[in-house]
Amino acid sequence: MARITLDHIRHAYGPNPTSDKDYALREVDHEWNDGGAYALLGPSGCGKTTLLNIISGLLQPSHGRILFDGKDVTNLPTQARNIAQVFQFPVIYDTMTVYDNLAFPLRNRGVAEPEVDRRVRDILEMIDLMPMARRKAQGLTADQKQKISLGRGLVRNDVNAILFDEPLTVIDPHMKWVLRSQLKRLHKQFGFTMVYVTHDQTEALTFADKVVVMYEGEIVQIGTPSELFERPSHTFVGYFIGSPGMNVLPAKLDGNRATVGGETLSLDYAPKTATGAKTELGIRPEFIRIGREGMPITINRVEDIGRQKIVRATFEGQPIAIVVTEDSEIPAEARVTFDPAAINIYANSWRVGREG
Ligand SMILES: Nc1ncnc2c1ncn2[C@@H]1O[C@H](COP(=O)(O)OP(=O)(O)OP(=O)(O)O)[C@@H](O)[C@H]1O
Repeated sequence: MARITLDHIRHAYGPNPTSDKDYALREVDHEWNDGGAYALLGPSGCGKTTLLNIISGLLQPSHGRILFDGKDVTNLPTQARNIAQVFQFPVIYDTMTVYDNLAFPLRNRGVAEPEVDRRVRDILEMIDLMPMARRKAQGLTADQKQKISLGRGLVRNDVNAILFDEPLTVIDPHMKWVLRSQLKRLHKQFGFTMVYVTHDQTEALTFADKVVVMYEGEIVQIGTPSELFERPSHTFVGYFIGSPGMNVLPAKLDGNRATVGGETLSLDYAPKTATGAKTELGIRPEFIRIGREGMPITINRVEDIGRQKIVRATFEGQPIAIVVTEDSEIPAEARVTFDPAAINIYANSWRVGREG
């Protein structure tokens, strides 16, 4: 397995790019650890597949270099990069048996038959297809075929990285959960470097130890699930992670005070922002207390979502969401307080840290 260095990578599909808008990837400059499980998460069109294809060698970046364990592989084709890939739709040989499909990548590299057998059996157990081992892949369901594709991605233990491009799209919801957990377990056991593309936050948060959030061709944050939840680096991460997402309210700042509409709140630090920056206050719905004390709100709607309720309200002319437990009392003249430790301040959409 390898450490992956993305050295100032930019990519434009068209010729002669002039501005940032012409780039599908604007600037990616990061180092991903050997053995890390990374999920690339972001909305459609943000550049996830472009970045994955640059790592796999299907695409040459317009600028920058890509290195595996310090070795420049930018000009190497996919076959020479020694990676395994699992795509959205099954890529298998219909006329081969399930067993032979899984054995193929190993036999192709001259692995001895007893070792092939040991590894194929391990994978068959994992993907739960042992009873089908001797059947032709033809005639299996889309679900089962995709499990074979996953198995083929995992069967070799000598690859630099395993790349997954939305591999669970065709898998039914229950099986999705099972396969995701198995992937996570395998990762712990074997320490593969894994890069997993998805636009589904649950999938990213359960699979990865580091989630790479992309937005408009940029990586806006790489963090653990709790870092993304507690300290979103960019307002987009705040909106995108969490359900409902973070409340982002226009705020005027003065030392350690923030004013939203006519209400002034005390912060537990004094954010430093450049003059003229667009400043906003971010607070997750889970960290707003509702009761008879604090700042007045107007409640518009209460949604029951099982163990919790989402209160949709208006605060100083802005829509906000508040998450409370199902047994919480919501007074008619409701008021709110924000937990100061959970407030994030943003200048031009980027978080202004306590350290800054
Ligand atoms: N072959 C191509 N030629 C021109 N533009 C492209 C090409 N492939 C992608 N793009 C553009 O590059 C941008 C990034 O696309 P990309 O497919 O990497 O996004 P994505 O995050 O993977 O989206 P999705 O989740 O829909 O697959 C988009 O604006 C897309 O329209």
